[in-house]
Amino acid sequence: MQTTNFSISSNEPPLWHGQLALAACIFAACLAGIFSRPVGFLASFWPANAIMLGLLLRHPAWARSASTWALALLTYISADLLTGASVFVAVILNIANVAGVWVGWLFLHRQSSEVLHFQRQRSVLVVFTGCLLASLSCMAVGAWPGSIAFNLPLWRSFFLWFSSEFYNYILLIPVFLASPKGWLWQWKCSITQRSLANVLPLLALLVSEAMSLLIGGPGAIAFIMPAMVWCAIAYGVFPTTVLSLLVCSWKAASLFLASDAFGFAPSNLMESTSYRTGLALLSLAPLAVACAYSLRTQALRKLNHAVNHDFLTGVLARRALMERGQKLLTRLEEEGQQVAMLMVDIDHFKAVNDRYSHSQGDVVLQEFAVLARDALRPEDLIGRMGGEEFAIMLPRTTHDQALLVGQRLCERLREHVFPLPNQDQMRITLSVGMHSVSCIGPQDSMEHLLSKADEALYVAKNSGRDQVRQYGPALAPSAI
Ligand SMILES: Nc1nc2c(ncn2[C@@H]2O[C@H](COP(=O)(O)OP(=O)(O)OP(=O)(O)O)[C@@H](O)[C@H]2O)c(=O)[nH]1
Repeated sequence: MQTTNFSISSNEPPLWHGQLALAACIFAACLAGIFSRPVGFLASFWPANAIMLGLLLRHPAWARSASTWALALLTYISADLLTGASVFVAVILNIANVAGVWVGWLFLHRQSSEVLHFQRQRSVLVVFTGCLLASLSCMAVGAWPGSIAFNLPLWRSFFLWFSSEFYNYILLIPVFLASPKGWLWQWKCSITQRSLANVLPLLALLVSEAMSLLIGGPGAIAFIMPAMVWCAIAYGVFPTTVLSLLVCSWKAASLFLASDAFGFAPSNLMESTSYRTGLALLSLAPLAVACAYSLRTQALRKLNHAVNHDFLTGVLARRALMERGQKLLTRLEEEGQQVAMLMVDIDHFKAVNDRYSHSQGDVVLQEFAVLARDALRPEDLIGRMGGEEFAIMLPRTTHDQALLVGQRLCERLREHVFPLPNQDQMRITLSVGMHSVSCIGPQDSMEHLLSKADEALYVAKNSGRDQVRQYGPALAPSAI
């Protein structure tokens, strides 16, 4: 199995910087957990362990040093001691906290980066298993001393430890794992257009949450599910993890605030912990949908690219060039614009293959494609028609400009040196046929323009190669 590589940049700051940042985060999270717990009772909100595990997964180098673990344990203990806990409680319960993080780390850091980044179908199951193992370990170590410290029946202590840990891990770890590399403000949302359609899933989520508050009852916990699935499809993995965290925190907090009926007080312990565990488990469904949907979108994008592009040179494949070119042509005709078509053929290419090998011929084709794309504008279309023949469509281009482009291509290839084994060099030339249309009419289809450019190319070849010829009554030489 591969190990994770989530390091933020290649020139990471020194280890102690990271350790201090980790300790500060743990300390703040411990205080948040301690101050939100009922007096004399176990905290129901304890994000410190999940935050520690999440940070270690993003910075594996920190976790590889024993001093990081020791510092983390000391930080946990000092947070408890500073807020009045006994030494027994502070030491034993925090050993349980760190033990849970350690087991979660042991399991998760061995997974490949793709799995942890939600780039595999099994990602959600793997993350679920890691969170489960971490929660069970924390429970196994902490439940018994916890039952003594807080005077709880043992089985209740088990359930409370497990549910609290599991809830925090399952909601926070995906946020850490799915969050993009680098800083949050550098994150580029895949949704670029601000349209009502993009806001609708979020609106649906708000409406369904309002309905669940209004109608209530045991089924209300799942009212948000269709809207969450919609959000998962519309927004992708990272936003889904954040939304799940917000929605579940909101639901748990509203339960906590209405504590007279259903809070995390000892009297309602089982109901509230069961509710919280259910919430955590429900959050897995939208995450699984977001993960599967984004993988499907990526696969379709790759497939689309493979179908529309020539695998060797990366330029458009013939069919894609014909389709896109025809659409562009129709638009140019409506706008009353000009267009030019170049047919480009590498000279004596067969001799390159025969003399230097087929793979050297492939290199020539690839380098020509790079060279040609550099010489063109982004709006120009270039496609491989077959073998060593390429077609280039130049929208909104005059006759003279198109000739200049053809000549520029010839010059660049003529001057380009192709290195060969044994420190030899090879030079190659190009023949170009050009046809330009100043006023596009219904007869000017892609096939028509290409056949005219091809006729001009034929003349260029027969006139000695390494030149541009334009289509015209006399198929004139193209010197400008
Ligand atoms: N290396 C390589 N060769 C290819 C590829 N596709 C076609 N060819 C070869 O390209 C050569 C084209 O030869 P010809 O059509 O005779 O053209 P030419 O030798 O350039 O001659 P002129 O065009 O008249 O200058 C053939 O030998 C094909 O086998 C490819 O993807 N890679």
